[in-house]
Amino acid sequence: MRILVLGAGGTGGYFGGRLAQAGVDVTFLVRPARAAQLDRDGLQIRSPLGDADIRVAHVTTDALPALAQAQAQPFDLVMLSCKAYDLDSAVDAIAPAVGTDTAVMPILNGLLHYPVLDARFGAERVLGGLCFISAVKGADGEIVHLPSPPSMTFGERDAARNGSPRTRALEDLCAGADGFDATRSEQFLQAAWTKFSFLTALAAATCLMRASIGRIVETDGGTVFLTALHDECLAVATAEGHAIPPDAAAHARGLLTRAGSTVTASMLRDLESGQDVEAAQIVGDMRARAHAAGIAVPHLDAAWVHLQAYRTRRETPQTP
Ligand SMILES: NC(=O)C1=CN([C@@H]2O[C@H](COP(=O)(O)OP(=O)(O)OC[C@H]3O[C@@H](n4cnc5c(N)ncnc54)[C@H](OP(=O)(O)O)[C@@H]3O)[C@@H](O)[C@H]2O)C=CC1
Ligand SMILES: CC(C)(CO)C(=O)C(=O)O
Repeated sequence: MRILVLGAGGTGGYFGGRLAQAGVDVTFLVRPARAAQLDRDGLQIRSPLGDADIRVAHVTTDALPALAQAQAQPFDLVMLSCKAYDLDSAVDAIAPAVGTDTAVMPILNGLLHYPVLDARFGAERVLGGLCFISAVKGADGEIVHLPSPPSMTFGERDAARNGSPRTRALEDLCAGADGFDATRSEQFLQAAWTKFSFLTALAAATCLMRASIGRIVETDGGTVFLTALHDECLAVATAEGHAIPPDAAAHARGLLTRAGSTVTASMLRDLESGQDVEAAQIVGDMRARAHAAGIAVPHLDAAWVHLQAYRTRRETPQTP
């Protein structure tokens, strides 16, 4: 299986790098500045599960069309690991690599990228994908994996295709790689909603309070706030036909209300470093779905207002 990974940032760099480390045929699709870093230093992973310094194949977006035309064997899988606000440029960038039998697998947070990918490449080419990890690209391009168990879940979105050769092939490749767990799911949409409901509550809470779960829990009213926020997300999942199973909901609730937890969403890390945030695709989307279903979500409403204000202040910093 030949894999093209768009983005060598926190997630693409980690999961793509671990696959490359295991000898899988991985090429990174990157922009020129990242290509120069990879030429100079290789792909560096700094992780409690083991560091890695890997010479990886890479191609720039400008050079991809020529490479795709010249290659004897097309890419079998394109893994998309950009931020949601870069989706349009990423879709244009990968298009030359997507042939008749190429699968496209996003590992972005949220759900709104699926209709975009389906419209561009055809739903039958688009696999479901998601990941759990805490990882950032450091100042020198190194991928820093912060303590947290990394995992990737993928699967066909149309259950009639479950067990497809492409998902089985990816499962086999992941099984041979160290540094993350992988699950081939036969209920991918449910897995996606389980993550989306957890992540939205986590991102809304930690961004609104600018604090980790443990810091919020130790306040007067913190656990009540976190519980209410999570309940709002669970109600939306139910309204969307993807009620979160009780054991998964209880697991998420435990993580969201654990005393002393240092967990934050990657959105808070982005916000605190002054970057753009995937607010519309996570908190905004969950809130919009709630309003469409007639569900009152006052905590999500507050988080959504907060994140919009952050974004407008970031765009026009001269105005308070
Ligand atoms: N980081 C984390 O801990 C987690 C992140 N996620 C989700 O994973 C997704 C990716 O996040 P993350 O990996 O952190 O993001 P990063 O910003 O670390 O990496 C994204 C990479 O995509 C590249 N990119 C964007 N557009 C293009 C383009 N048109 N052509 C080529 N390269 C492009 C960027 O390149 P450049 O460097 O040139 O800008 C960047 O290196 C997000 O949806 C996020 O929410 C999910 C779980 C955990
Ligand atoms: C669920 C979590 C916290 C870890 O993968 C995440 O997706 C994020 O931080 O964006």
